[in-house]
Amino acid sequence: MLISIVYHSGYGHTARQAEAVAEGARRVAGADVKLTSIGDGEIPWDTLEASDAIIFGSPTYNGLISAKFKEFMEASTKTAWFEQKWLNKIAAGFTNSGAQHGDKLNSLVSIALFAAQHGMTWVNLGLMPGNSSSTGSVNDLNRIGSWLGAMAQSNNDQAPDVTPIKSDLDTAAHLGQRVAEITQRFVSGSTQGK
Ligand SMILES: Cc1cc2nc3c(=O)[nH]c(=O)nc-3n(C[C@H](O)[C@H](O)[C@H](O)COP(=O)(O)O)c2cc1C
Repeated sequence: MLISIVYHSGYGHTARQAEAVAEGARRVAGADVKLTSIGDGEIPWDTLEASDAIIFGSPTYNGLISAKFKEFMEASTKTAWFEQKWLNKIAAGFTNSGAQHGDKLNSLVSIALFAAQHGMTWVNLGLMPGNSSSTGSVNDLNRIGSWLGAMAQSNNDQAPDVTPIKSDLDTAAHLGQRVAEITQRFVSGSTQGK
């Protein structure tokens, strides 16, 4: 089972989140996980076509996905969308921003729509919101309280080795593991077709 993670990170914070997603996916036996950083060389379109799942990640810039991630989306129109090469593959998404909220839901919605346009099968985060009761804290899994995908928040004045915090990285790892587990079911259950 091949799981690709395609992400952009201008300053390294979303890259930490992407690595955590990969770490979570690798917990599942049989998962071959490939990380692609947009902007570091050519996009491996053949690897994406061969993947059973693609997890997309972008920082939130100006309340939406980054321009580099949008460039990737547009490039995929010719290389994958036109022939529906990603039809029925599993998809999921993650995003990271400087503000606690930062309008980052808009980034996940854009990624989910993009996956839908490719005919992909969206996997959500599958976690109850953390930090939402009197006994909650920022150390809770899903402390930001997303359903659509994994969210992280990185303090604007700190380097990626410090921020996003562990609970956000654990939330990202949860998404990676969940995608790998669902992909495994999907792949082993399929008998024909894409
Ligand atoms: C051009 C630009 C626009 C940004 N816009 C937002 C925003 O709309 N909301 C927000 O919360 N943070 C915003 N930020 C902060 C980034 O989301 C934050 O620094 C994030 O950790 C960057 O991830 P990266 O290191 O992977 O690039 C912006 C940063 C940049 C550079």
